[in-house]
Amino acid sequence: MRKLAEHNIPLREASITQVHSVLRDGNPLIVHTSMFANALASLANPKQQQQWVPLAEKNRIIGTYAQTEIGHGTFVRGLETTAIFDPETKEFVLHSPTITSTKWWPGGLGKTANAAIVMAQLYTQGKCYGPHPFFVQLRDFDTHHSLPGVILGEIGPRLGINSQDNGYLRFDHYRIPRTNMLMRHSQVLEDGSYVKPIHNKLSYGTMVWTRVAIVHSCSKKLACAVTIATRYSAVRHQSELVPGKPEPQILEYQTQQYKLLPHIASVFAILFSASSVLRMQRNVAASISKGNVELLPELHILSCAMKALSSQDSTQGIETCRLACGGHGYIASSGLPSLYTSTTCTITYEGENTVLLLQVARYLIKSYRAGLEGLPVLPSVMYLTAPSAMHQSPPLSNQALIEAFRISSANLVKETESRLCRQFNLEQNFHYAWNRCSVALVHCAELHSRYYMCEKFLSTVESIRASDRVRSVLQDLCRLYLIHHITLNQGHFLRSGTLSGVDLSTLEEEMYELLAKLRPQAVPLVDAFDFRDELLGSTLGAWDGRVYERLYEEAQKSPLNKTDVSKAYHKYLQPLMKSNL
Ligand SMILES: CCCCCCC/C=C/C(=O)SCCNC(=O)CCNC(=O)[C@H](O)C(C)(C)COP(=O)(O)OP(=O)(O)OC[C@H]1O[C@@H](n2cnc3c(N)ncnc32)[C@H](O)[C@@H]1OP(=O)(O)O
Ligand SMILES: Cc1cc2nc3c(=O)[nH]c(=O)nc-3n(C[C@H](O)[C@H](O)[C@H](O)COP(=O)(O)OP(=O)(O)OC[C@H]3O[C@@H](n4cnc5c(N)ncnc54)[C@H](O)[C@@H]3O)c2cc1C
Repeated sequence: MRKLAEHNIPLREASITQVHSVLRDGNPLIVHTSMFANALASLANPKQQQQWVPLAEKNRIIGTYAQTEIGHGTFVRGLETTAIFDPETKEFVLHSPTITSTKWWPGGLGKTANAAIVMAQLYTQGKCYGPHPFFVQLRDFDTHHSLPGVILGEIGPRLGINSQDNGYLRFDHYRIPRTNMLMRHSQVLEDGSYVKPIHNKLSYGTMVWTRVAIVHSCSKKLACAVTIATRYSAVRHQSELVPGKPEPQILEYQTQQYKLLPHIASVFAILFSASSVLRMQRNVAASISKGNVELLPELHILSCAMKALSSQDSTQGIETCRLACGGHGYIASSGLPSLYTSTTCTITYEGENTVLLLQVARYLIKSYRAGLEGLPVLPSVMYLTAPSAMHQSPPLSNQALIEAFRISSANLVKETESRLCRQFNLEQNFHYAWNRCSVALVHCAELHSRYYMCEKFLSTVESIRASDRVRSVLQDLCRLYLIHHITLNQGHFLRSGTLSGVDLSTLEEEMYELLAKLRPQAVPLVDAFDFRDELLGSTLGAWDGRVYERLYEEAQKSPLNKTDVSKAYHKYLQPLMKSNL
């Protein structure tokens, strides 16, 4: 019988809530196995990897990634924790000089991790070289007690993932060996001299890697939610579609199909984009190991774009799935509330979405201006400099819709760049002008990102090796996805002139037909995600469809149902009832 992680609970006997708390609500080792492991792999030199990786793999070292401080999360260059090199002792002295420099949020930092990759402002020979990563032991490897000069704790209950002991950390002039600075890309030598990296953002590499990982994670979480809501919608009968006729499955209602099918399509859209960005991430990592950082900007921007879009789409999709299940979607045993709370944080962490989208916008404007000057631009933004004529694709064909996205995105960048120039002429300060255009800039980044995701969906479906039947369903899902996002962004296409009002009405009509056509595929599609009941952890989405029996069985596990009269009656209710006699 498989055991539930380290809680040693036979899986089938575990309550759904216990399943969620370990598998979904936030595994306290997730940062150890993801960011901490990646930081050692990508930021430590080979000698350091030999020293720490085997211990981390055996869980002798349990690490976290301690970058965010209570005063700074987004602005990495504003971090206050200091690491000052002492040439006498050849050590770095870590210190938290202010309350705002307290490390705050890192997963597992409160009570689980005994080590961390700490991002701190590196000082040597009286000069600050900016944030750099350091391997820091926090707790005694045998007793797990915090080490002298290290102050640790847990930050308290959160919206979700409460099993992840997000913690806080302060240093009181805590000394670590010089060789604890992760030295793959930059070094401080014994004499205190600083050797700079071939690109000054390589120390941000673990953030980029994690953004790419989040994209894939979001597709899986959304897949769980659409599985639960779609299976439930096939079991739940409610109301009268035709007066006097038996209550239909709620999946028969067009509004229910509209709530679910576009998000089933979104699972594939996010997944295909995740695969594409992951390939790029691996290629760029290989190039960096050969000293070539040319494509690092492309990876940075694409990881920002896809992390922002996938976290937003999956969070919104999970909430729509929860709402589509009515009251039972609000009950913990449905699995949907914990899916929502453990996904909505992906919008914030690893780079708050607005900030990442502004990074994308910065790249779009810079590339557009480079194109105007005839300078080379990188592949993902080459379209900004291409002519904006619609090629001769059949009207409203998939290719025509992708071209409509491409031209509308290029148009919006061009229009926003003009607005930025006008604002600069008024303000005579680029940064003020940038801020006064930042809402429009975020819209540019969102449309560019959606164009990328749509294009990847279509190109993947067109090239995928699959049976005719599977290909046909994927083509319908892709078509639904393209039309759905065009209808959600109608203004952009009308403004760019790529689609008319009549075109949009025609596409809407086709979308409604696609909902009806895909209705019979809804349950087979989510069954194909093949989530075991134990991992789905849902009374509404279990394979056997025994929703009502499972809801009732799960309720019996509530501690409150161990007795007919609860202790609260004798302690609170009875005195209350008697007090009025
Ligand atoms: C599925 C796994 C789940 C694991 C659980 C995860 C739990 C959560 C963990 C965390 O949250 S860890 C902490 C995450 N924190 C962040 O992500 C912070 C976000 N902020 C930043 O990344 C940076 O502050 C910034 C927003 C990118 C700005 O950086 P900076 O101020 O240094 O640069 P700018 O002045 O804006 O730009 C200058 C220049 O540098 C380029 N650039 C910026 N970042 C990168 C990068 N990572 N790689 C490559 N290039 C980068 C930027 O594009 C500019 O280029 P130019 O325009 O000048 O050419
Ligand atoms: C569940 C969870 C787990 C986490 N795990 C970790 C971890 O393991 N390790 C770690 O180091 N950190 C972790 N974090 C912290 C996380 O990385 C930060 O919360 C995140 O980077 C956002 O930073 P912030 O909280 O300072 O928000 P802020 O940056 O203060 O954001 C607040 C608002 O300010 C806006 N804003 C900020 N800068 C700009 C700008 N330049 N332009 C326009 N608007 C701006 C934002 O858009 C947002 O609306 C975690 C956070 C959460 C919620």
